[in-house]
Amino acid sequence: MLIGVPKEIKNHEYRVGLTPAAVKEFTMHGHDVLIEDNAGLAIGFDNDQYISAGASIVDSAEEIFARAEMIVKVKEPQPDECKMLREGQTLYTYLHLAPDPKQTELLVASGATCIAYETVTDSRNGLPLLAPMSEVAGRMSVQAGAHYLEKAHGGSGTLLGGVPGVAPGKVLVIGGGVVGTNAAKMAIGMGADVTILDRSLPRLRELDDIFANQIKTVYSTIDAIDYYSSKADLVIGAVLVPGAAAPKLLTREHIANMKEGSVVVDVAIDQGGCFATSKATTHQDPVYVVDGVVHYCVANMPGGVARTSTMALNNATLPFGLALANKGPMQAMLDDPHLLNGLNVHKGKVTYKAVVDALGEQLGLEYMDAKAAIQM
Ligand SMILES: NC(=O)C1=CN([C@@H]2O[C@H](COP(=O)(O)OP(=O)(O)OC[C@H]3O[C@@H](n4cnc5c(N)ncnc54)[C@H](O)[C@@H]3O)[C@@H](O)[C@H]2O)C=CC1
Ligand SMILES: CC(=O)C(=O)O
Ligand SMILES: [Mg+2]
Repeated sequence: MLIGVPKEIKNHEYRVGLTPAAVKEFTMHGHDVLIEDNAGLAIGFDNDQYISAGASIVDSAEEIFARAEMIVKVKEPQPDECKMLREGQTLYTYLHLAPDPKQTELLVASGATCIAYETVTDSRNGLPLLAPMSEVAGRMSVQAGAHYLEKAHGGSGTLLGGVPGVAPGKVLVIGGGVVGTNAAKMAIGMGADVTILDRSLPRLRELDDIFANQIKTVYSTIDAIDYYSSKADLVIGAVLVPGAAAPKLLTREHIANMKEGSVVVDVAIDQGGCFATSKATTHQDPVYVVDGVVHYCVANMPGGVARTSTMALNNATLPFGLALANKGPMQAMLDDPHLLNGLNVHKGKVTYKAVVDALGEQLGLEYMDAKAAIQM
């Protein structure tokens, strides 16, 4: 198969779809790989390393999209990229369609086969291609929160760890999955006072087993959110209903009731955000203030530590990517229901139910079962 990797074009996005090590795996399996000129240079993967791994360097994204049978990326395709996709071509990347009607329309119009990393599943009810970036974003969320709690960055001037004689800052994590667990690890490491809310009791039990008395676990009710958000110095939004738009758990009133100079980090912003006042920001301009509360809502947080993130992402995407290339996308998806769960759009049909639930009425979309779609 001919695989193409364009340079990422989202704001301050330096990750790249394939590392040189991953390229070597593809070329050793007999595939050809095209890499856009300097696609990985910013994170220390130069053209020579890709050439040594067996890739060819190509001057433009246009040429990659025109020639490749499968496009491997990191972020959702930007409008100019969507317009270059075509029927018969496979796109393998993050999509996050439910909160993004424009991209959904463009992918439907393209006719391409679009597999979303974030909805591929595994046998333990996990999301194996989202997990590595959730680990990164969860760990970064506390780092970002601590930074913006500093006075000079708009915060209340609170040190999360406190010092002997002064109580630590209070961190509220809403959603105790991969992001939430990794946020908790960092916050505990800094010495903060950590509370995790989740609406899954089994998950709260697991968290209690992992962290014991280093955290408080609380069942996620409106009351709990009212109480803990009003006391918090830092709130981290880490909920997910797979593929769907995030539920708005903090209202405008919650934000107004928070302490002046507290910070909210809405990691779930890539699914539309779980705070009513959230709007996506960029690494270049990451924060804004509502009712005295600093909001950090960067939709591609792992892009900030692009080298670590690219390697972590490739560890997870490689086995599925190889299956897509070795067997051909349709056979690979027929053979593996977990990979099939990643299919969101195929030949103009939306094949992921939560996307149709979010956008069907607005865009006039009808849901089609993924297996039926690839067999049509
Ligand atoms: N902004 C960014 O750069 C990044 C964002 N993300 C996003 O972070 C979010 C979380 O991802 P993961 O931790 O991997 O998901 P996950 O599926 O591991 O965890 C989500 C947790 O939220 C809980 N939950 C769902 N509804 C809830 C509610 N109403 N109240 C309390 N808890 C609730 C679930 O029970 C689950 O434990 C996703 O939207 C993901 O796309 C992930 C990586 C990077
Ligand atoms: C998960 C995601 O969207 C990201 O890593 O940018
Ligand atoms: Mg206030």
